[in-house]
Amino acid sequence: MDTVLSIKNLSKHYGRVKAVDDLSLEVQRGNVFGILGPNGSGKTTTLGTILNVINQTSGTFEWFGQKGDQNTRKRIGAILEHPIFYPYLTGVQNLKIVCDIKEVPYSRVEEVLKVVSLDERKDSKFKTYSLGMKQRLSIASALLCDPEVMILDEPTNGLDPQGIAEIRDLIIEIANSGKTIILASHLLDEVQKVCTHFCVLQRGKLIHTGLVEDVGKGSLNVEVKADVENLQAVLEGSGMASHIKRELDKYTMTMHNGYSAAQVNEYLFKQGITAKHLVVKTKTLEKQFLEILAGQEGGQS
Ligand SMILES: Nc1ncnc2c1ncn2[C@@H]1O[C@H](COP(=O)(O)OP(=O)(O)OP(=O)(O)O)[C@@H](O)[C@H]1O
Repeated sequence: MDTVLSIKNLSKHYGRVKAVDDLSLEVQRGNVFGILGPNGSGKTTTLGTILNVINQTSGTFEWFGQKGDQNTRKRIGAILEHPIFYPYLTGVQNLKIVCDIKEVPYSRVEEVLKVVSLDERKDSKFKTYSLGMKQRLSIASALLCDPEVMILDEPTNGLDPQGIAEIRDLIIEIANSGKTIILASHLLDEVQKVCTHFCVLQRGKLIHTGLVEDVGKGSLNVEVKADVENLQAVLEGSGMASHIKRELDKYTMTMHNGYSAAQVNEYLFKQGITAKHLVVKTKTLEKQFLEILAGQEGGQS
């Protein structure tokens, strides 16, 4: 595997606040890696640290197997906040200024404007752009250096549904062109739609990391209702569930790997019980995320 970013035991404290708390994670080349967490969980601080904008309290990180410095920084395109563009200049003019700063040939401007689908509005003044177009111009600006890695902090914040869809499609397109993407978001849906890998931060701590496609696996829920008094005990006796939750007369079994709703039905039948409700629920990332956070709350008490 080709590790692009390796973070080891990274911490950033602001007085008593542990904005980032002993964080270790790796991002491989080609990943679209989502850093998911509620507001204040340390996403922006993590990104600021790995971009050398914020000094860490302790811990280390490496880009491309090297200590992060000016040379590695050139291989990374980042949008942390809305970059400042000149309102009375056009998209092209603004990007040419960025070319001057980054020492990139002007020929790149037309190329990146095409990628972000702003070529038709390239000669309009920045102040006439919609929020979505402004964000796409930011992405174009970050693409000028043809970076290997793109870092995006809450890229769809404040956009309308169409703008959100356009930015998400663009991120996927950029990922398909071979770039590694690291994206911070508090939106589960966004991570699920765009990312291949993700981690969850809570109060600066890493509480989960994995593949987005694995999220549903091993987390089959089966809802059961039956007219039996001791249904909880009966279901526990099956050994098929890792957890059983009761809400009124409905029992939700979180199934161990390999067990199905049909097996629950068969088991109940053998116990002389007819289920009057047996429904399969696959867990979404959202539910899993909320459970992870709920579990973490419990674990810390
Ligand atoms: N410069 C600072 N001084 C003091 N505390 C800070 C500073 N920057 C961040 N924090 C605190 O560190 C914690 C993590 O903040 P951070 O902005 O990294 O979280 P986040 O997950 O990006 O949240 P958001 O999505 O709201 O920006 C928060 O409690 C925040 O108040």
